[in-house]
Amino acid sequence: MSTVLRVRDLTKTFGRGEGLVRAVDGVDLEVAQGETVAVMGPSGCGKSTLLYCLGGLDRATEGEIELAGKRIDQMGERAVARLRRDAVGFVFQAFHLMDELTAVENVEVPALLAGLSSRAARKQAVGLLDRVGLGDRAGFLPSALSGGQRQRVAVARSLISKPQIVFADEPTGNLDSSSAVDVLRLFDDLHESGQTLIIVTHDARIAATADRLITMRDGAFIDQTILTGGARGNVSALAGLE
Ligand SMILES: Nc1ncnc2c1ncn2[C@@H]1O[C@H](COP(=O)(O)OP(=O)(O)OP(=O)(O)O)[C@@H](O)[C@H]1O
Repeated sequence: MSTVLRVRDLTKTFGRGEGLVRAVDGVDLEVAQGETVAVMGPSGCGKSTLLYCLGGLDRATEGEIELAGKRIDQMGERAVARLRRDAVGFVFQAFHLMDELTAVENVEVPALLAGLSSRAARKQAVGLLDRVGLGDRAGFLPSALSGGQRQRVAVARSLISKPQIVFADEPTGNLDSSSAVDVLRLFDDLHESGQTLIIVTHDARIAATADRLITMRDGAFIDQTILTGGARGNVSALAGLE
């Protein structure tokens, strides 16, 4: 299987001198196309910083990152932005919807920007909203949606361009159980269609749906476990989530 993410000796520091923080400290990683990787670890161990660097949202201090076949550590800002647009999806808690657009209009924006016809974009956006349990809210403005509903709209939006690789940071963090299951089902669809998913979570039940679990501490990987026979493919059976 082809490798979609290859990382060598990635280090990200903040500050300097006495205040220097090694948020990510010499990490190596290879992720195959179609693989789902969960990253867990205590608060402050560097999970979000890792995700930001891998997805080209922040610059590494040292090390090599090859994302979708391109060395992003050697690329200029514009080229990285293009690669993000074409190959990467982000599911973060700090989602930003456009207040004046309805749910379905928000979801279709990336597809329209990518050149899809408005009819095709609408069809895909409606399908994704259905998938996250918001089919009946497509015409609502964000102000008329709950926090969890807005978050699910943002998830649908980040997946409409069918990114080759999706980075998710606590994607179910402030969702109620049944909304969380909707989002996980969507991730399951991604897995089925061969997309790659890197997911940071504090929830062991979500981590159990991955192919591989990485445990971080103090900026380093302290354990990597291949998960077999997990709950993947049967998300709705996740005990206690629904
Ligand atoms: N912009 C920044 N400036 C300075 N230090 C930072 C910055 N961003 C992160 N850090 C530090 O880097 C370390 C790793 O932070 P990070 O947010 O990656 O951890 P995390 O594992 O995602 O934590 P959590 O689970 O609480 O979200 C922390 O010590 C944090 O204080």
